[in-house]
Amino acid sequence: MSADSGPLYLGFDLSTQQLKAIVVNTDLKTVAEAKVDFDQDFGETYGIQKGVHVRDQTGEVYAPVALWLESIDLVLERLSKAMPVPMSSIKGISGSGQQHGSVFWNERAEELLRGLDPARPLVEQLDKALAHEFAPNWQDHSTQKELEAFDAELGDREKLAEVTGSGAHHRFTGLQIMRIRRVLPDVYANSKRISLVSSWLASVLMGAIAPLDVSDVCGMNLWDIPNQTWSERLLALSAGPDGAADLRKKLGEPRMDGGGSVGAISSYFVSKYGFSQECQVVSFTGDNPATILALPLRPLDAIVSLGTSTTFLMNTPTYKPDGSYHFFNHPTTPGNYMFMLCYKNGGLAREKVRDTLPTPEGGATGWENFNKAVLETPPLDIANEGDRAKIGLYFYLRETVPNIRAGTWRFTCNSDGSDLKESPEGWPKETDPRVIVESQALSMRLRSQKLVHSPRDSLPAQPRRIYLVGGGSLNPAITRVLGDVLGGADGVYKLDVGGNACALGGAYKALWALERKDGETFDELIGKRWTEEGSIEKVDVGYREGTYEKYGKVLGAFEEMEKKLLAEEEH
Ligand SMILES: Nc1ncnc2c1ncn2[C@@H]1O[C@H](COP(=O)(O)OP(=O)(O)O)[C@@H](O)[C@H]1O
Ligand SMILES: O=C(CO)[C@@H](O)[C@H](O)COP(=O)(O)O
Repeated sequence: MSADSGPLYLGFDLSTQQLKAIVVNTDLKTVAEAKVDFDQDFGETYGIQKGVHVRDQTGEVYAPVALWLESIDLVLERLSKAMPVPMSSIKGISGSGQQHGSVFWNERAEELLRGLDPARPLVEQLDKALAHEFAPNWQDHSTQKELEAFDAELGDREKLAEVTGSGAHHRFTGLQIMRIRRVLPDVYANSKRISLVSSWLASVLMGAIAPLDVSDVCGMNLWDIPNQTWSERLLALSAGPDGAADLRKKLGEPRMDGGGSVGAISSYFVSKYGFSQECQVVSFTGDNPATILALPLRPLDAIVSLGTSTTFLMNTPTYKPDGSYHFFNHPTTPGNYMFMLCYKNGGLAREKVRDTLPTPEGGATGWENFNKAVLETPPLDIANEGDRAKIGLYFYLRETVPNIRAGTWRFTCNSDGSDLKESPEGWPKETDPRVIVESQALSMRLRSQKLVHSPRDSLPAQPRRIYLVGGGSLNPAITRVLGDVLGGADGVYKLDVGGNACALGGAYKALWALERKDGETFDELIGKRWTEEGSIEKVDVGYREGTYEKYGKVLGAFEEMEKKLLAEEEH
């Protein structure tokens, strides 16, 4: 089928730094793409940096909702110019949003959404629909008090993880709502509805409040996963003893079927951009759940998303919650779960290390010196027998995995992991690039150990394939180190859409929702049409005998380093 015949599907991704859109045909081939970069396109207007405002005194991180409204109009204007065929060929839309963020709608929201006037931009109309002009961002860490209350509510952190799939995390929406109620009681009282970023974007596109999604709802510490219902106790904690029913109304009941239409597109977009009136909006999910929909992900395969955050994702039928990681409902497959590790100190922490080196002259990406340093440093910086291994933590923000304050720590140990010592005097700055990437990967390996087993023969336990997505996946030096540390018996692959995987997963979700036969699962439908050629590229062999084992020997020391720093937190 040519790119321009047959129905098309549009996927959005409203992430931290960008709003991206991608259109695919029924053969899963990309037909058009467009994006808005918040800093480049609107940085001056909104005074944001990397898509957000940061208030250091309180730990608040938040984004102006008006910026996103302007971005929706702009990305659609750009997309309509990039499309080889009329926008009316788009049959369905889905997509994703950065997880945990919330938008507070006021009592006029429903009426304003219903009556959008195509002659005026969205921002002029929907800024009046908000009870709060800002959306808390996932990097926010202003909720320590709420975090302690959530961890204690059901007994302890592990109990909370059993019920909600995660221990309490600063960014989780239940805690954020609880804090808004404490510090901005009027905002909470004036909020008629509360959306997650994903359902907020779906709401604007539908011209009506969209339900929360089956997977994204698990990022709130409010959803009882074993019973698939709101936890009344946790709602009451967030909303106050008499407020549970009211909060439940504000949030609404989530849509449990990830594959149905939630409504047709609003006439605003029909008149302004030429969408068909029949075009359906399918529930939007979180950006990480959408990422696992960007390809048919088999058990024992892992995805590492190298966006602003770094996330490690697996698709699993087993629910094994633990306070240090996350389980979410799978966005399309009932009974399956998404396992996730999420690090705040991902892309931006690597950028900070990169920026300590001289700016490369005439480099195409700006990462050339960083990459040279990574590749010229041997694993763990052990060049000769007897050299000590170097490991470290580079947190420019308070981290959650584990919950350690901002700072940089450099440690060394023997190559067998013994004799761990802090190295306050550090090492040459050219050594940091390899150590930061290795240490980020060691943390993922440490925490995903229980989910992997030997893929075949007598190979050590490790993922089968590792897929890389997000901006950092474009970097060959980072890719190499991830293969060294995490293995991957069948190799490390990069998705051709690179930074656009979540939007692509959204487009595939829309396609599946509107084309599936009765009972046909997402993996069945997408698996039949997906081809490796044109979708992924092998970028590293993955498992290297000898090297993988070297990193295995220092995993214990890595854990010990974290424990030492965690113990300091408690004093
Ligand atoms: N060539 C590169 N090498 C390493 N990192 C890169 C490269 N290109 C982009 N990045 C990183 O990708 C990040 C943005 O990734 P992206 O997936 O678009 O993020 P998000 O979805 O969070 O907005 C940037 O913060 C940057 O650190
Ligand atoms: O908080 C999380 C997941 O728990 C983040 O992964 C956000 O979902 C934002 O992702 P990016 O903007 O980095 O894509």
